[in-house]
This record gives sequence, C-alpha cells and structure tokens, in this order.
Amino acid sequence: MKVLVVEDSQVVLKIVKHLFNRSNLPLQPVFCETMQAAQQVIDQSNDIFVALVDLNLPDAPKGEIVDLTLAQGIPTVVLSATYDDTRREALLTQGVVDYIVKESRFSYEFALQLVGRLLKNQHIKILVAEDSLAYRKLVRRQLERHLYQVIEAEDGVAALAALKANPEIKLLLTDYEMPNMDGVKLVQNIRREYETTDLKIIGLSAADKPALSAQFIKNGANDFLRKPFNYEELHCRVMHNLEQIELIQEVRLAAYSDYLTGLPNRRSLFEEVEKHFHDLKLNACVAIMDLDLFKRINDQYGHDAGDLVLKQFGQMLRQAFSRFSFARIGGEEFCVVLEHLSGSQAEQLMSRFCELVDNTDFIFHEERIPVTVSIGVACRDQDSFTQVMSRADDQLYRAKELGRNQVVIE
Ligand SMILES: Nc1nc2c(ncn2[C@@H]2O[C@H](COP(=O)(O)OP(=O)(O)OP(=O)(O)O)[C@@H](O)[C@H]2O)c(=O)[nH]1
Repeated sequence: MKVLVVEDSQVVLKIVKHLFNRSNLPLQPVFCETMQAAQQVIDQSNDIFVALVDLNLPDAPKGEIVDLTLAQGIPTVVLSATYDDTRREALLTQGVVDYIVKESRFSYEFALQLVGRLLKNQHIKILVAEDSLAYRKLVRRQLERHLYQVIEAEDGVAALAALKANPEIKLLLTDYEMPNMDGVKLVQNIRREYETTDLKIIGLSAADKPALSAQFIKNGANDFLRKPFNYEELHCRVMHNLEQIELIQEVRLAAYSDYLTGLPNRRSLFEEVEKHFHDLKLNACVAIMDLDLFKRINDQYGHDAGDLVLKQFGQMLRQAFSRFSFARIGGEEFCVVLEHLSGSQAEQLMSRFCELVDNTDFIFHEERIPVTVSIGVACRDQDSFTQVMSRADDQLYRAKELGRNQVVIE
C-alpha cells in the first residue's frame, strides 16, 4: 500500500523522505510536486492508504488537492504552512483526518505517527452506545475517518450484548441518558467483567449535571466528554485511551516473554499451565531440555555465537512444538508441556527432536557450531506442575550423566 505525499517544497520533501526511510512503516511513499502528478498516481493506483497533502501547490494554490483526494475516498492529512482557524475548521468539516501546521520536523514526525496510528486503527473495534441515531452516526463518521471499525448500540442492554459478541472491542463511547440501561449503569455492569486494562470507556453526556463526569469515572469509566464536543478532542482522547491499552500490552508482553529468543518465559508457562495441570483425566508429560556443554560454546566461539545458538534453538522449538505450551525457563534450559501425550509418545517425539538438533547446522560467521541437547521427561500424576518439572529435571541430569545428547524418561 502507498502513502501519497503531495508537496512542492524541496526542503519539506527531503525531511519527509528521510523520516520515511527511518520509520518502519510497511507502506511505500510516492512523492508528487503538483496536483497533476498526484492525479496521475491516483488514476494508476488503487492502493493509496493515505495522502499527506500541502494546501498550496503550483497548479492548485487554494487547497484543491483536498477535494481531489477526498473525492477518491483517500484519507487525507493536510500539511499547512500557516495556522488558520477558519480554514482548519472548514477542512475538518470537509472530512480531512487532521490538519498539521508545518512548524518543525516534529510536525512531520507527528504526521508519520498519525499514518502509523491509522494503520493500527483499521484493526481496532470501538463500540458507540447512544440512543440518538443522528448522534451515533455522527460519532461513527468521525471514528471511521480515522479508520476505526465501529459497532453501534442504541442503549446499555444492546451495548452489553455487542460486547459479548465482540470481545475484541477495545473502547466504548457511551452516552449517559439512554432507555433500558443508562450509561453509568452500563459502566457498572461492564466493570464486573472487563478490566480497565483491556477495555477503555469514555462517558459522553449533554446533561447539565456537573457531577456526571465524576460519577462515570468513579464507576469505572476512564474518561468523559461533554456534548457537544470538539472532534479533535474526541480523537485525542480516543487515541490516548487506546495508547494506554497498547502500552499495557507491550509491558505484559515484555513481562511474559524472553528477550533473547522471543519465547514465552517461565512466568508465562506457569500461568498458562498451572490452571489446568490438575486435569488428571488426560495424559500429559513435562520435558526439560538443556543444551549440552553450552559454557564451552560460549568460551570457544564467543557469547554472540552462544546467543545465536539459543535463538536458532528457540525457533526450532517453536516450530516443532507449536501445539504445546513451551518456554525458555533459564539460561540454556527450556521446557515443553506435552498435553494429551502418553510417556512413550512423549519420549518418541523428544528423541526425534534431539536427533534434529544434532543434525542441524548452527552457523556463526561461516563456522559450524556442534550443538546437542539433553532432555528429561516425567509424566503427570497427583504431583503439582512444579513437582513434575522437578522430576523431569532429575531425568535430565541422568541424561547428562549418561553422556548427553539423549532423552531419559522416568
Ligand atoms: N551466550 C549466552 N550464554 C548464556 C546465556 N544464558 C546462560 N548462558 C551460559 O550458559 C552456560 C551454562 O553452563 P553450565 O550451566 O556450566 O552448563 P553447560 O556448559 O551447558 O554444561 P552441561 O549442562 O553440563 O551440559 C553458562 O556459561 C552461562 O553463562 C545467554 O543468554 N547467552
């Protein structure tokens, strides 16, 4: 997909090109200096994701480019040399995504951030609970302009049903006065089930009650907007709330995954497995793996080579055991929980993996590093997950004693 940049200033083009090269946006920028050139690109492409346009072009000095891109249904971000309140208002009413004044390189950075935001927004669902059809449609149009997926509900009851049907909804915008269930009651109901880290809520109301914002927030909403609101404020608050969810997701991911290999870490494995480990009706085995003589690899080939081996081993593990729970549980130690497998099935699977590792080329700076793994396996019984892991660990040490590069099952 493409980003159409229509700008005649060489300085601005240079900055935007530089920022694009530095960004990791999965979009191809296409640069045009005139409206005519932009028209040609539009005629020849059907994959323009967004347009960043200057209002003053040699062949379109009055912002005609905006009419062109909006008529083609292309989300349009205006880059303007000067700030003009009336113009800004008119352009936002016309349907542009945003109006950015070209003040410094930060303005262009903001423009590219906005493009990245629009890419993400396409996958974000927002629920709008509002009994006025006209207002609901108005909010929908605003949100869709920023490419969010919008779901509508005409009251609190319908909003609860919509949340059940679409658990991936990340944000709820809810009016206060609605039939059947008002906004505050809706928030109370939602917060019994949905954490504020997973679902953000913004209350809306035109009611003349100064305490309403506090009432919304005390009952679990994250924010409040009084109607009629300024649409830029709506977008800023929506974005701010979604960014908080994304930040929490990033922190969670960092807390539950191993930095080097990207595999789940010990904490993640325990939280995932411990919940259902006591279901004794089904077979399950635990395998602990430890790379052999890893210290020697580090000493002989260097720490970077050791890291590369760990990463490659992690990829192999992910591929081979994708349907099971697994983790890097220590330096060169890994664990796989083999649900639904008997001891002999687990042993067979692990023996094949052991062989695969032995026969795989681990190459660092064109040098082949010999890598083998020892594996201990124990099967689920009345013991806790930690106890079964510890028994698998005992078998691992037997495998080491017996000469490494092998599987031992208790
Ligand atoms: N490169 C690298 N090395 C690591 C990492 N984590 C742990 N290690 C190294 O892994 C080595 C483990 O060594 P040992 O516990 O002595 O065991 P070993 O050499 O594998 O010997 P056996 O387990 O008996 O086969 C240590 O030298 C650690 O420094 C890591 O993230 N990267």
